Amino acid sequence: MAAVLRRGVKLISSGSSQLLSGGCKHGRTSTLCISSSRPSSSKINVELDSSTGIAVMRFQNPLVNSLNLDFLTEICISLEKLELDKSCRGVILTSAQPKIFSAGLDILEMYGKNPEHYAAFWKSVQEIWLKLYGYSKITIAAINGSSPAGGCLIALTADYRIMADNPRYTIGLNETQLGIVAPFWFKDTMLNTVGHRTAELSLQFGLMYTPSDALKINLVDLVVPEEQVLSTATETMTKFLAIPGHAREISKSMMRKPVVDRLLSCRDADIKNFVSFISKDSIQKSLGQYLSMLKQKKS
Ligand SMILES: CC/C=C\C/C=C\C/C=C\CCC/C=C/C(=O)SCCNC(=O)CCNC(=O)[C@H](O)C(C)(C)COP(=O)(O)OP(=O)(O)OC[C@H]1O[C@@H](n2cnc3c(N)ncnc32)[C@H](O)[C@@H]1OP(=O)(O)O
Repeated sequence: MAAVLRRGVKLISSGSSQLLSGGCKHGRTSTLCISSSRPSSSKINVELDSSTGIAVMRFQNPLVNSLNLDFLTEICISLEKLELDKSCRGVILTSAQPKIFSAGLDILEMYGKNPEHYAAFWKSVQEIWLKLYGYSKITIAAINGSSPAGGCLIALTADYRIMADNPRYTIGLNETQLGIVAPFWFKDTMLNTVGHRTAELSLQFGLMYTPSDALKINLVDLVVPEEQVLSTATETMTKFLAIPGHAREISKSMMRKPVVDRLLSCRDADIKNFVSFISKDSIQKSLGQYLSMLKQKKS
């Protein structure tokens, strides 16, 4: 899987992605870069600072980082590589797209397709959540834009969330606004973060929160000026890294394993449930209307 290209340069490739160690220089720091072998088509960019062990994973799936099958797969592969890489100690998740962290699941993956497609898509959504929520290394979400539904879920899987202080950005599980339902593991992730009553109201109304409101309910841990989101995430990561790794990791697992195990015990049933739910005429109609609303918003 890994090959040494020249001194200090390691290449790990899988699918369309490559991992180059020491192949990129950013300022004075030697970095690892994961990028596609066809850079123009790469949906993420990862830089690993070998001096600190901190990787920054930037989502760059135009226009709005919506989570389609390819994008989810690419994120998963990169996370797996970083998890196996002993020089990586923590991952900061952020966006390279302006104003958007992630628009959530790509609605087009859930609209007008066949059951096989829905099943494959949902499996990849499960996969990314299982990978991130059960991730052994430290993860911090540097939320530099709006983050509805699946985007919020990605942020919720992190050990710490830092959001840009811009009232135009919102975050939350807004599924009911689309006429769909956040599945139990989305719900559990939210509940474990904000508590039962807040999660109950939040899920039923499909509430989206401004950064200051998200901070009030502990949906995010910190709100900072936009230009400081990444530097604050790096500082916070350093604090996490100061804790003995095995103790932190076991504590994280202790908190999260029951929820992870719950999905693991019924993955196939959960996929069946999703396929049957999303294939319903009434649900397809709701999604169609929501998509039209998104288009009309522009005109
Ligand atoms: C018994 C049952 C029990 C349990 C249930 C069982 C199973 C579960 C079932 C279902 C669960 C599904 C869970 C779903 C999770 C999701 O994540 S759904 C997606 C939710 N996302 C949203 O609602 C976001 C919608 N988008 C926006 O609000 C805005 O676009 C934005 C704030 C992200 C960005 O705003 P702008 O910058 O103004 O950009 P535009 O609005 O112009 O968008 C640009 C372009 O992108 C398209 N788009 C936006 N979001 C999405 C998306 N999520 N998917 C696909 N496409 C998206 C938008 O239409 C524009 O397209 P064009 O007009 O340029 O073609």
